[in-house]
Amino acid sequence: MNKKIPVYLLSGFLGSGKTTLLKRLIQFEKEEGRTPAVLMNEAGKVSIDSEEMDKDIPLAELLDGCICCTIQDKLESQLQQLLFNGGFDTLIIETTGVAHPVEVVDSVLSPLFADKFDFKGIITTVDALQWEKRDQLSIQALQLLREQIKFAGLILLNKTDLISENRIPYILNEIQSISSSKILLTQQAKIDQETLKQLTIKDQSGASKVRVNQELDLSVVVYTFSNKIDRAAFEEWMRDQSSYVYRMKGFIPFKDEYYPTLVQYSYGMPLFFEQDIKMTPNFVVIGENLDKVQIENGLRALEN
Ligand SMILES: Nc1nc2c(ncn2[C@@H]2O[C@H](COP(=O)(O)OP(=O)(O)OP(=O)(O)O)[C@@H](O)[C@H]2O)c(=O)[nH]1
Repeated sequence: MNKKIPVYLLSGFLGSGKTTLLKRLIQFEKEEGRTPAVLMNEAGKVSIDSEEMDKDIPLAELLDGCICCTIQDKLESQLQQLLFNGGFDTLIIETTGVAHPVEVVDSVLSPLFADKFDFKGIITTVDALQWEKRDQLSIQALQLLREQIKFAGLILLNKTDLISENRIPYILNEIQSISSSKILLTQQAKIDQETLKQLTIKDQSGASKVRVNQELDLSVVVYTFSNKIDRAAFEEWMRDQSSYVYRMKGFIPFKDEYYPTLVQYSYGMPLFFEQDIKMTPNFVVIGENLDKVQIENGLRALEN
């Protein structure tokens, strides 16, 4: 009989560290001589994270939507396709930061895959700084954040470098009131393989099924730059964005750089990473109640 393929599901709000964790899990798998496959989806038509992935791992992507609602059928067919192509020992699914993890679990546990997949559980990353500022989120976004914690079999309280140490016991208390699962304090989603083995599966009943674009009025703007832009003007534009912009990421063609620079922004914190290969200059902005036209015009103005 064929051995079932272990499946890990990575959940967590926008920008909380899922991709950072994904890269670690891929590393673990490789160290054990196993080949991981990755299924990623992004709330936008272009994928920024997958461009950063190694080219030698099987990768399936679901773009333009969220695994949890609009394209659940597509998720099942992607899973079937991955199985058909084969060549991997473990599957890691990274959901979008606005996916309800339980809905994704439903697909993985579908009878279609009962003899193929061994579901290991959900790992949720929580951005410690965002948790502290969670009163700035809409009620729906906050509910989703809580559910991502509630159904996790392992919780990483990540980005602890961004908060004061004496706040940690309070935050742990707050999270423990939502979930009894193990909570790890992490920076850059640093965990070890042993901890991963403690991952458990939580009872999935009672999920509220907050759905993107139904209760959560989330919008995504994807912009492709045609010209190089001034870095200072771009930084100023970023600072001017409303607090309802949760996440921005993409490759920005700055005038002072040869190749587009990777920009990662979550909750008021921009980070810049110079690249040594040319990436397509796509930029994704995710938030609630965004004025898409204004954002596009603002970005276009930077090109002139
Ligand atoms: N300061 C700090 N930054 C971190 C930490 N972990 C991750 N980051 C950074 O936070 C940003 C977002 O991390 P990602 O791993 O891309 O987050 P994500 O959850 O995959 O984001 P989405 O896919 O947009 O939902 C990146 O720039 C990371 O380098 C941490 O512990 N501390």
